[in-house]
Parts: sequence; C-alpha cells; structure tokens
Amino acid sequence: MVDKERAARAIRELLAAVGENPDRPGLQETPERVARMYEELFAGLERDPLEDVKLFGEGLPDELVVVRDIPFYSMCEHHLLPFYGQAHIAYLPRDGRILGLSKLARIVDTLARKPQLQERLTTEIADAVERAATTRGVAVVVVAEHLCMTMRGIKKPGAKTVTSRSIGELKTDAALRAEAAALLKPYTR
Ligand SMILES: Nc1nc2c(ncn2[C@@H]2O[C@H](COP(=O)(O)OP(=O)(O)OP(=O)(O)O)[C@@H](O)[C@H]2O)c(=O)[nH]1
Ligand SMILES: [Zn+2]
Repeated sequence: MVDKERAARAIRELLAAVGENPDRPGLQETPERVARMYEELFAGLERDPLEDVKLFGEGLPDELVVVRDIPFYSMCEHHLLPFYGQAHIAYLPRDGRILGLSKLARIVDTLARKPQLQERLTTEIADAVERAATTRGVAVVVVAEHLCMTMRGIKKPGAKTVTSRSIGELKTDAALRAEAAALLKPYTR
C-alpha cells in the first residue's frame, strides 16, 4: 500500500532539493498528484498476479497458444524512469486446460507495475503463467525501450532490449522450442 502522505512529503522535499519552490502556484498540488500517480504505477506491489485467473478444461489437444504484442509500462528500479514495450507469451497447455486470454495480459500488467528490471519482469511473467495453468511449458519474450537509456545517460533513443525466458518443455524439447521461437520471432524486433 503506497503511503500517499509520506510519498507527497518526499516529493515536496525532492522539489526543494532540486532547487524548486514547492510553494509556487504551479507546484502546490504536485506532491499529492505524484503520490496518487505512484499508487497507480506501483499497484502491482500489492496485487497477486494470479488473482482472477481462469482456466477452461475444453479437452482440446495441447497445442501452442501465443498472445503477442501485449503493451506494458514499467519503471526501472535503478532510475525510476519508465521502460515500456511489448510482452509476447507462448505456452503449451497441459491436459487441455487453457487460460483465459485476457488473464495473460493481466499478469503482465500486475508484474510491470512496480520498480522492476526487464529481466525479472520476463522471468516473473513466465513463472506466473506456469503457476496459473500448470502448463507443459512457457516462453516469454519482452522487447522494451528504457527512458534511462534514451533521455539521459548514454542517450540512445531507439535502442531496444530483448529478454526471454523459457521453462518446461519449451526449454527442454528442441522441436517445441523451435516452434515457439518461430511463432514469436516475427513480432520481436
Ligand atoms: N539489466 C538491466 N539493466 C537496467 C535495467 N534498467 C536500467 N538498467 C541499467 O542499470 C544500470 C545502472 O547503472 P549505474 O552505473 O549504477 O547508473 P548510472 O551511472 O546512471 O548509469 P548510466 O545509465 O550508464 O549513466 C544502467 O546500465 C542502466 O542501463 C534493466 O531492466 N535491466
Ligand atoms: Zn534505469
């Protein structure tokens, strides 16, 4: 739970520290506003990524399911600047149990909304999908741009970071791994 009063006090202090006057008209409401914003951006800190997850036992064959181009916005934990892009998820159901498709995007949202690293986000998404569905395998690719690399520091706008995590049969079975890679590849540039 974000302590909004404490966050607002900190933002006020930060404004003073950078040489601003937190009492000038344009900034008077900023600390409370930013505190509310953090409550939204960090809502994933107190949410279970698997709440609401629904499984359907349709008795269908276990074939790969891919949900691609799931947009997300997260905050890099080193600079508290946004990194954002798309997550692509492939999973192989077990015993015909399939996940509600929107739940995959909900998992991404929850895990993105906290101070994060792209690599950890990628791994946490794969683990959550695996736990949600007890799948035979999961492969996740995340492609993102980090504002801490574009608007400051090394300043390389357009540089994209691609991270991946495979577990279960999508890691160990060469044929399945290749099939998942082929389905994900066109979308991960
Ligand atoms: N592996 C990884 N690194 C990240 C992520 N987000 C930001 N970083 C990096 O975290 C590093 C922090 O490096 P530091 O040297 O402590 O910070 P800095 O002096 O601001 O570094 P520069 O960005 O190079 O100016 C930088 O290289 C960032 O690019 C991420 O999601 N994953
Ligand atoms: Zn950063």
